[in-house]
Amino acid sequence: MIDFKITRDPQTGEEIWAVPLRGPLLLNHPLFNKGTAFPEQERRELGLLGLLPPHVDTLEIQVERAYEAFRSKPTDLERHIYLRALQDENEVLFYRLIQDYIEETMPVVYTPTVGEACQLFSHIYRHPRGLFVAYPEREHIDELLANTPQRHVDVIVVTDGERILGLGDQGAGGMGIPIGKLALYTLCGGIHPARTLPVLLDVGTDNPDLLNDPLYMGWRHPRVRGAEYDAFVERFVQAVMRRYPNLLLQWEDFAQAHAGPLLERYRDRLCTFNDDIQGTAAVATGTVLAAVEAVGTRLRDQVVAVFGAGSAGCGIAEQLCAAMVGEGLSETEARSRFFLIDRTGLLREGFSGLPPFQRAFVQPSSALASWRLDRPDHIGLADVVSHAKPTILIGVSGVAGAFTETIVKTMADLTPRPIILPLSNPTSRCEALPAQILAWTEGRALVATGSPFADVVWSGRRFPVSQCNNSYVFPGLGLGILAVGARRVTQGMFMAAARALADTSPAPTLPDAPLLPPLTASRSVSHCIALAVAKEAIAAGVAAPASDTEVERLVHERMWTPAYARLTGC
Ligand SMILES: NC(=O)C1=CN([C@@H]2O[C@H](COP(=O)(O)OP(=O)(O)OC[C@H]3O[C@@H](n4cnc5c(N)ncnc54)[C@H](O)[C@@H]3O)[C@@H](O)[C@H]2O)C=CC1
Ligand SMILES: CC(=O)C(=O)O
Ligand SMILES: [Mg+2]
Repeated sequence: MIDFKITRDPQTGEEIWAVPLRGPLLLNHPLFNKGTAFPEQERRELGLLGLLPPHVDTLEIQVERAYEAFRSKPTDLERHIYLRALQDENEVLFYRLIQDYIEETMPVVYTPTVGEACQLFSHIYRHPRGLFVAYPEREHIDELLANTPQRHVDVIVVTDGERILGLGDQGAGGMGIPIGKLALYTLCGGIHPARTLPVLLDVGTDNPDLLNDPLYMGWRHPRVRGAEYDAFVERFVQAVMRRYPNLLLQWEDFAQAHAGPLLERYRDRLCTFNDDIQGTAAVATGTVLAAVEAVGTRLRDQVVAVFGAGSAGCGIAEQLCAAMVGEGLSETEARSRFFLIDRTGLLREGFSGLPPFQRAFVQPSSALASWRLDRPDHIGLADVVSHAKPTILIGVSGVAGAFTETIVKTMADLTPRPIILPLSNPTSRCEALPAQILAWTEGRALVATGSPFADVVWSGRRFPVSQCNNSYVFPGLGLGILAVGARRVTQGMFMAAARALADTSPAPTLPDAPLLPPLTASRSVSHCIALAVAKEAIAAGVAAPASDTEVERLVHERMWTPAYARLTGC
């Protein structure tokens, strides 16, 4: 662990970091390294003379050079490898580059390319980043945490790699996801990169390809499950709480069997949330609120079909349902407007063995009595679309192509402005391509996707396609929580985040505008969400009281900007 002291120049206010490293060790530290931008004075004082070419670059020139190198790579995977290497070499330059070129770089740092990077993790591995907590080390988790380079950590994103995007079990390769998510915490939410820690809980893998791969770097063992798994996670959480009592812990890409139960177990014990359940629900709710306003209707009048009744699907349905109740429907009325379809078809009365989070959305038999069905034992999406006449269709199944031409055209025949959100990631798992949806609906659909897509041109009209991804929410949510030191993450914060996001949408005021602001606005969107979340935390009594002006100051001060600080020895 390397400790350094931050002071400010009393005249200019510039940050001065007193660092305990010199020479090659300093150049090898990604947080302190400025590469060719080390000024003359620092080169002299910190033992760098001769170790760098003599010319002193500005950060802007370094960005230009790095961008040239990024562009020269032949594939997105190569570009991902390049950016990861840059992140491990010089974090200020990495963040400034991805901030300046966010539309080009975010899909490479994050979905879709991060999916491929997880699948090939053991083949493209270059440099350590993050903490691997492997099951055989379960007695020593405190020691593992003490080995990390950071003394202070504000945010951990943790996965066990079992449900990486829609790609299934990636074992230790799942580490790519916490690394990518935390990069977005910094890029979009301004969380200081030195205060983030990606964690992979390595409980083995059931992916035979990984177990048979001689290069696989994870623990070669079938997944530990049941009581042993729970006890291991409990040890991890306790160790984290001992070392970082004020930390925000984000659960990411756990399989359905663990995602909900872990959230229930820990949500009242520390400041924690599950991004796939709650972050996704907030971004989907914000997007839907913007869409219904754009078409001049109310949320309470919608009928919602959700394809894939898992962590994300049920989380989204719960939050949309709560928002409908907020618009005056009773809970029973609101729930009757949701049709959730999973592998066994529509969730409905009479299904036995459903987990409680799905049971909350079963449709009563009476509601389906008039439906004419080819296979009454399996009510599929096509049946739901033609009988329930949904106005909103959301895909979180990981099943590519599930929104077929027939399904989308039927929906469009029954509703003038269908809202269609194929949210599965990465791109290869998307339920329908935006170009298909817009062609099948003759430009009437409002579309947003989980992974990024280029604008669609249909019949001479240009339709920008928003990325409805939890990355719009968690950076701002985290920023708001950290700014006011919230002790818990409440449901109210996700509603506040959703409404703040909807308020930033250009769609209600501009025809054919995207449902969400462009990625270039990510920092300002996160700022708006952070303010709303921080105020909600105070209102809910999980953060100390502060005036709105004070909250604005706290949020502003928390937002780190990639720029070099002045370095001195110590
Ligand atoms: N856009 C975004 O921000 C987010 C997108 N996602 C994506 O959503 C997908 C699902 O994620 P989770 O809900 O966490 O996974 P999950 O495994 O909890 O849920 C997926 C559900 O889809 C169901 N399913 C699979 N095949 C099906 C079929 N043929 N017909 C009907 N249902 C089927 C599964 O049984 C399961 O219940 C993933 O692709 C993930 O990348 C997840 C979180 C955020
Ligand atoms: C975006 C995200 O969290 C997922 O696809 O799992
Ligand atoms: Mg996820």
